[in-house]
Amino acid sequence: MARIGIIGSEGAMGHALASVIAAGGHALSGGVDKGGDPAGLADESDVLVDFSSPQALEANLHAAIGAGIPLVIGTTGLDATHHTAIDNAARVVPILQTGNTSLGVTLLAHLVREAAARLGPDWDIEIVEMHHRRKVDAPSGTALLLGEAAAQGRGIELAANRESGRDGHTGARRPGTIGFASLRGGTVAGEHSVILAGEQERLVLAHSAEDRSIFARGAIRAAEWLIGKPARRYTMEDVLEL
Ligand SMILES: NC(=O)C1=CN([C@@H]2O[C@H](COP(=O)(O)OP(=O)(O)OC[C@H]3O[C@@H](n4cnc5c(N)ncnc54)[C@H](OP(=O)(O)O)[C@@H]3O)[C@@H](O)[C@H]2O)C=CC1
Ligand SMILES: O=C(O)C1=N[C@H](C(=O)O)C[C@H](O)C1
Repeated sequence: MARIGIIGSEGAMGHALASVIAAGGHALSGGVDKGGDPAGLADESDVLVDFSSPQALEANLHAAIGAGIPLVIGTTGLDATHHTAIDNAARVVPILQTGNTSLGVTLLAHLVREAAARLGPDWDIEIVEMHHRRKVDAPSGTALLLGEAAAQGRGIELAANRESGRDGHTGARRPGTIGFASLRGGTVAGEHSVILAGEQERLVLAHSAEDRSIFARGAIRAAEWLIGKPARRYTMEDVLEL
């Protein structure tokens, strides 16, 4: 039975993870939050699962490397420096990082990549997301993941072709860009729509999270899958063999 350690254990996702671990017959090795000791937790665990804050990333990577165990990173709001640190750590231990651990969004990303590739650059792509009022990062990790999938389908770099937060006299839409709009309010677990807008027609691919247990189930499935894998950076598409 795998011993799973949670980083961000007292948060909303930490509680959802603990429920899935208990229901699935896994072993919870413990949890840490701000000011906690991830290295100590890693020594007691077979795998770490992080849903906390980007500020925790460096210590979490050190902890996983120190104990020689895999790490699942669900925390969002990561920047380019964080991603470089993950790439470097993934040369030493297996790491799975994703903005969304759900089955539905993983398949959605696959479909978005395909749609963007087949429809071509004349179709404008806009991604709209809505989350609960507590969420601190925007666009959501999922929106960025879907934007990356669309960019891959088109064969372009998202960083150079992304637009978000339109306000005021913005001018006409820049051709070929991928747009992001973020809404916040209430208790919404996660709503994402990818709108592909062409001449006189629109294709909308969407996902609704009804409860954050879907993220917890996906994260625990990923954690189990990661144990024993060679050091590399993995995605949920690897876990689900898409
Ligand atoms: N990839 C996915 O599928 C999903 C990703 N997420 C992401 O997971 C993260 C957490 O979400 P959620 O649970 O809703 O957030 P919460 O704010 O409810 O919980 C965050 C937890 O992390 C802890 N924390 C904060 N800073 C640190 C730190 N430096 N070291 C260790 N623990 C820390 C907090 O502790 P304290 O209160 O002491 O600060 C808190 O217990 C977010 O980035 C969110 O976007 C969420 C759902 C799905
Ligand atoms: O903060 C959340 O709640 C969520 N965060 C992730 C994101 O940024 O996309 C995943 C999910 O949508 C819920």
